[in-house]
Amino acid sequence: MAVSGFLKTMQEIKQAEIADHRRRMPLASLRREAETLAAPPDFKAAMTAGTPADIGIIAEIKKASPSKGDLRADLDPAAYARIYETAGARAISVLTESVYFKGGLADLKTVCTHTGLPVLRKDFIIHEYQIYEARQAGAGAVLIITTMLSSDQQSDFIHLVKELDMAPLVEICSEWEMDQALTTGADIVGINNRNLSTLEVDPNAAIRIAPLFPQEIIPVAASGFSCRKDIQTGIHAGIFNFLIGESIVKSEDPDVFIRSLKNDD
Ligand SMILES: O=P(O)(O)OC[C@@H](O)[C@@H](O)c1c[nH]c2ccccc12
Repeated sequence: MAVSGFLKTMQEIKQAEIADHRRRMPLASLRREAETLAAPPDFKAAMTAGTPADIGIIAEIKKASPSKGDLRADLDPAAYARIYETAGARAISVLTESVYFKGGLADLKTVCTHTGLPVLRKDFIIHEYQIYEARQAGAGAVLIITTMLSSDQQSDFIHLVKELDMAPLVEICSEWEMDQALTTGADIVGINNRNLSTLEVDPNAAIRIAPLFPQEIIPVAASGFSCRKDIQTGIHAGIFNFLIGESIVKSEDPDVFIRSLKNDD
């Protein structure tokens, strides 16, 4: 894959991190541990439950971002997980990338032990090792970024995620990545308004691309959603699930804010 810009940096960071993690726990041991654990909460069922009248919010634990710097660096993941669940989020996304997003696998584990909702491992997946790590931490879903992977790699990762009783959220950021997502076995497709190579936001990408997918694909819109009006635009385009980080984390009262995203009044 010809990754560039931010994704290239991220690829290098991840290669070093995986090598380090593998020295501490070899893949075979991690796999054995992951395979003894009970199946996690069902992320695909959660996304299937999204309807125009009852949208699904995947609320994100995001302490910082590469484009904005610190959002809420001291955020308490356990407390936020409980607030998100009480407010009616349908799933929780946890950044496990540490350099730019200030997240970690520890945050993922904490959230998984403090919620009954399915939890997404949000990271830059380039090796199967990271998929086993997600399962071992208790995740019910793993983000798979199309831009970073060849078709063969992507198809292997999607199949492994499903085999481990998790769901792949397959992310694309443009029309020309649709084919690769569809031919590699994606059934839940995240359309990211932010291009991860340039970090630029195209506020209309998700609503433009979602209607192009076949009916059986569940679209999830991601990035830049900050009010009920944005959500309504998505609903009109046939999107009933939204992944939202920054605006929730920055809000003064995430409980009230999530409720305001879900309802018209
Ligand atoms: O904070 P926002 O604008 O609501 O966006 C959330 C989510 O879409 C974003 O965190 C994201 C989408 N895809 C990613 C891939 C890697 C890291 C982060 C992301």
